[in-house]
Amino acid sequence: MSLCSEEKMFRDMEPLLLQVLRIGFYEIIKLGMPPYAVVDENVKLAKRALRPGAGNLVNGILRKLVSLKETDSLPLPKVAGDDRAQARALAIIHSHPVWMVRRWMKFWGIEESVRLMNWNNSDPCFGLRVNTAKGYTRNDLVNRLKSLKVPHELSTFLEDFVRLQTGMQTVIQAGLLKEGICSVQDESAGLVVSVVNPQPGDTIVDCCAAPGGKTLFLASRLKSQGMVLAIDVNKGRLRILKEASRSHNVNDVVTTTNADLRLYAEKHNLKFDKVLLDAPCSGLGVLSKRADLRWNRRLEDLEQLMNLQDELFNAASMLVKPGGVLVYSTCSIDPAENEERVSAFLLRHPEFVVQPVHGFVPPDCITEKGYYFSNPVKHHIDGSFAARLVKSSRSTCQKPIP
Ligand SMILES: C[S@@+](CC[C@H](N)C(=O)[O-])C[C@H]1O[C@@H](n2cnc3c(N)ncnc32)[C@H](O)[C@@H]1O
Repeated sequence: MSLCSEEKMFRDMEPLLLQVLRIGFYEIIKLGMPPYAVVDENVKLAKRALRPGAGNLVNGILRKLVSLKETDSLPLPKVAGDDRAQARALAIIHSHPVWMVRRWMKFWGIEESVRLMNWNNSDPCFGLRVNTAKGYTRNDLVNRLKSLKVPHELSTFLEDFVRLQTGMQTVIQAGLLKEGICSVQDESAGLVVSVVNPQPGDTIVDCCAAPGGKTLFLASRLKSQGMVLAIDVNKGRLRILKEASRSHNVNDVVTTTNADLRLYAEKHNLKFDKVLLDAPCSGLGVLSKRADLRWNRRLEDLEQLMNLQDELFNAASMLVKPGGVLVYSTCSIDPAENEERVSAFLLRHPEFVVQPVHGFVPPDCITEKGYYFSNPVKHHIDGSFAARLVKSSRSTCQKPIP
């Protein structure tokens, strides 16, 4: 027994009707809500949103679904056949695009890919970073969370962070973010800042800075000594960064510039101690927080992003002083945007060498080549990547930073 006589019926269905059915399916299959109440509600919804006939159709299809569930005969696809067929079945079962599943199966095999998809489909964890630049300590934040009865865990990776499984709405409503006590920041992003390892007195450029999560953390580590130049091509997002740097009390060390990094690096002969390029990427490491993203990304996007990443990498390298540090990072787990971009860069720029990130991040997050990599399945934080490169001190420096 299937759900309707013709498979193509769903393909041709008007979007609003399909949406009502999706809600009903989700409530019955995933949320396990009382089935006949769900049928009733969604029939009413279809009648009101569309017309009486639509209600009858919803009634028929959802009732069939309920009976298939009750007799344990839901038509789940079988994971069998060649790679493509297996990927197609897994993509349906775990609700991911086929191209992503195929890619992950190629890199990590079926079991790891399924674990990753389960992670992406689970409720997201959130990280909070206490704002030390405003004089708060993690204990202050923990005490506020306790008084709000928000369950939390101390981060074992970073001393300024706590992890929340639930309760974000309570934190927002209580005004902890507005008061500037803390920011929402995943530990994976915090660890990228640890790879940069900002020290008071450093001159730093954050090349793709907006909306500024990493800029603010970098700046707070400078303890009012040194500077962070935050560059971004997006004016609106940069404005958010500027306001946040004020409310987080780090505007004494943060300067913003609205520019395309490629043009900026060509035009300005400035050199910095540390350069962070947090490159625009597919975001494949943060799918648990961005439910829409998997459906908006296409395989073709990767090619375009890789070209942009290479161009920005070249531009960022021009801003590093001799002996200075260049950190390339993404919130992607895809090797093509990570290790492969670094290898290609090193071929173009022999004046840079990899400095393994031992001592900067926990040993568990360090790859064989000495890069930082957080794996959502293993570390229970977002997926991200960073490589720390050092420029030869014999490289010519045309103009020092003022
Ligand atoms: C991954 S996001 C950066 C996130 C940021 N580092 C943070 O921690 O909040 C990438 C940023 O790159 C910026 N960007 C894209 N192309 C750029 C370019 N050519 N020059 C400068 N910024 C660019 C985008 O506007 C976007 O804000």
